[in-house]
Formats: sequence, C-alpha cells, structure tokens
Amino acid sequence: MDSNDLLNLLLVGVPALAILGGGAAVIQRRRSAGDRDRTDERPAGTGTGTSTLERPAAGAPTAEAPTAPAPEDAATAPALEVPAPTAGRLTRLRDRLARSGSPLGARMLQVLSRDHLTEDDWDELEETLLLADVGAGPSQELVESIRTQARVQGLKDPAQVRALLREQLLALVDPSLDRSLSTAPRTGEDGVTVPAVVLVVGVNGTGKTTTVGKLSRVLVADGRTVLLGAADTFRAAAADQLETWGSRVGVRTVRSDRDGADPASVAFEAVREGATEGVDVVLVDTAGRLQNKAGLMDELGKITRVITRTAPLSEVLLVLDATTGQNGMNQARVFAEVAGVTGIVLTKLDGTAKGGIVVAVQRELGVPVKLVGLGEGPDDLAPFDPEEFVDGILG
Ligand SMILES: Nc1nc2c(ncn2[C@@H]2O[C@H](COP(=O)(O)OP(=O)(O)OP(=O)(O)O)[C@@H](O)[C@H]2O)c(=O)[nH]1
Repeated sequence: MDSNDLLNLLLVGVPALAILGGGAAVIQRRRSAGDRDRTDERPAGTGTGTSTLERPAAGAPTAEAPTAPAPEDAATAPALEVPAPTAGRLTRLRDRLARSGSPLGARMLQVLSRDHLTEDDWDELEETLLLADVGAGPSQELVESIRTQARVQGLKDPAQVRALLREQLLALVDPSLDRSLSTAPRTGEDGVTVPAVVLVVGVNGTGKTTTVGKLSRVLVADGRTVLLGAADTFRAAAADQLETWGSRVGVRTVRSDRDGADPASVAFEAVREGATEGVDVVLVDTAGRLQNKAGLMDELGKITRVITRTAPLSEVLLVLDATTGQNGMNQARVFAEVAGVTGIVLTKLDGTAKGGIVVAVQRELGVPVKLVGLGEGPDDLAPFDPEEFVDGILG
C-alpha cells in the first residue's frame, strides 16, 4: 500500500465505517422501540395507537407534576412520563385556588362575621362578589339569598356563617350540571367504531395548546389512547409545542409540514388516522383568530364539516383565560354561538382573584365548566368539581 492508497483508505474507508456504524445504531434504536411496542400493555377495549404508553399504575404517585424531560439523547429514546392520576387533582391543586380566591372567600366571611349588618355591609358583600367577576345578576341573587337566610336563622357563630356561605356559593356554581367529558369511542349503526373527537377552540393566548397537551395527559392517565391534531397552523410553533407535549407521554401528533396549511385538512387527516389506528380519542387544537364572526364561523364550520365525515364531534371545549374575567366574555359569547360549545376550560385560575368567573361564564353561556387550569405544570389541569372549588375559594 503506497501513501496514496493510505490516504484513500483514510478519506473513504473511515467515513464509510462510521456511516455503517451509525446505521447499525439506527437499526438498534428502531429495534428497541419495537420491543417496547410489543411489551406495551393496553387495557382491553382501547385502541391500538402506535405510541408506547406507560400506563399509570394503580395508586401511582400524587406528587407534583413531573419535570420537563431531559433533552433527547442521541442513543436512547426519551423515557415516557407517567401523568398524575386524574382523581383528586383539584384537591391537590386546591391551595392555588385558595391563594388566588382568598380575597373573595376571606372578605365575604369577614363581612358576614360583623355584628348587626348594615346596608353598607350588604353593599360591600355585593361589591366583593362583583370584583371577583361573579357577575351582576348572580351577585345580587347571592346577597338576597344570604340576607333572607340571615333573617330566618340569624348569623350566629363563624362556623354557621361559613356553612351558610358554602351552601349558597355551591348553589350558584350548580352541582347538578353534567361535567363529564365524552371521550369514549363510538360504534355506529354500521358496526364501525370511531374515536371520540374533542375540538378545542378559543382566542389565541388563552392556553389552548397547553390545554390540549395537558388534556392528553389526563386521558392517558385514565387509560385512553390518544392522537393529537395540530390544526393551529396559524402560529408556526404551535405544532412543535403540541408534538413536544404528546411525545412526553407517547402520544403522536398529526401535523402539516407547511406553515399556514389549511387547518381543516390537518383536522380531517388527524381524525382519519385516528380512526384507522383505532385510538380512543382525537384531540384537535385550533387557531384562535377572531378577525370577525363570519371568518371564525367559516373556519370552524369547515373544520367541523370535514371531521364529521369520519366521526361525530364528541366535545367542543372552549378555552377561556380566567385572568381576563368579564372582559373575555364577549369573545366567549361569539365562540359559543359559532362553535356549539359543550364545555368550558377555565385556564390560569391560579393567577387570579377572579374565581367568580366560573359562575358568570356558566350563566352567560349556559355551558358547564368541565376543566380548570391551575398552573403551568404538565399535570396542572383538573376536572372541575363544584364542592372542591367552593372549599378552595373559602380557604
Ligand atoms: N399560570 C397558568 N398559565 C397557563 C395555564 N394554562 C396555560 N398557561 C400559559 O399560557 C400561555 C399561553 O398558552 P398557549 O397554550 O400557548 O396559548 P394558545 O391559546 O394555544 O395560544 P395560540 O397558539 O397563540 O392560539 C403559556 O405560557 C402557558 O404556559 C394555567 O392554567 N395557569
């Protein structure tokens, strides 16, 4: 071998070996992914999504939400996270409600504990409710009702005042509303089973994408198989954001390669792939552009039409930012009119003293609050429970 041959070997042979070695590593990685798929335990009756799902074990930890995953290692697939169980989430997050809502609960209790309540005191009580965004009608009702009760039974000791207030607030939040999420696959008369489809709508910045990500974890914790549809094609990073959320719990995202693609075609494709794969639920994130009512109606109408070619909509969830309080109500009304909303998700309840918006929004839109966001952590989304909520704001 002369010096030229040696040079050729170094220039061609070594990189070729490196490439071959890299290929082996890729094959190795694929194999281990396949192995994981084979050992994946799926509960009976759920879909066969391509994802590797680590099911939450019974009695899995109720500890704080897991932290962000380590950056993807070149040699090993990232470990999947186990979302916190759904049951008891609001109990776990109740402190955040008490912190944010304490001005409401504490101020009301403080006023009602005074001796011989005057007109000014009753006005102050009403003002407290208005400041917490309960809304004019419900605030007046609540004060009237407490006044009547106070006349009948008197306001004797702090425990009785608290019990009365609790009872009245609970009645206002309305425990009789059906807050369950419809996420079971459906079998039509033709015997074909299709996934439940949950469309998530709302103004931009309210926390839609984050909510879709958190909701996928709620569903995974409940043993459902999930597929995400990134139909928010308006904001370029939204699909990446969604994909990151999903990949942490082994949930795949259907997205377009192109920014600004037709959201309806992404939604259609997600539901079609969800049906083919036999997943339980397809969650579809949308853009929140509210240029005008007609434009929104066109966009959401088209998305709905194409989705329902494959499967009916099981839920349309409207995401509202609780910190915008009554100001967000106008936009909420438009979405409710246009999109046939079946449930409200109130986000950022951890950052506001305006917890009364729960009451106002239900009254205004005639739709129950089904989920609440109480932080930026991945498991800081909880099914709404009226009793826990009222206990939370009473502190
Ligand atoms: N504190 C708190 N922050 C939240 C909550 N939910 C969402 N956020 C934050 O709100 C911000 C906006 O959330 P996104 O999910 O990007 O909002 P979006 O509605 O999808 O926005 P567009 O994609 O622009 O339509 C993010 O910083 C979230 O972390 C919550 O419950 N509490």
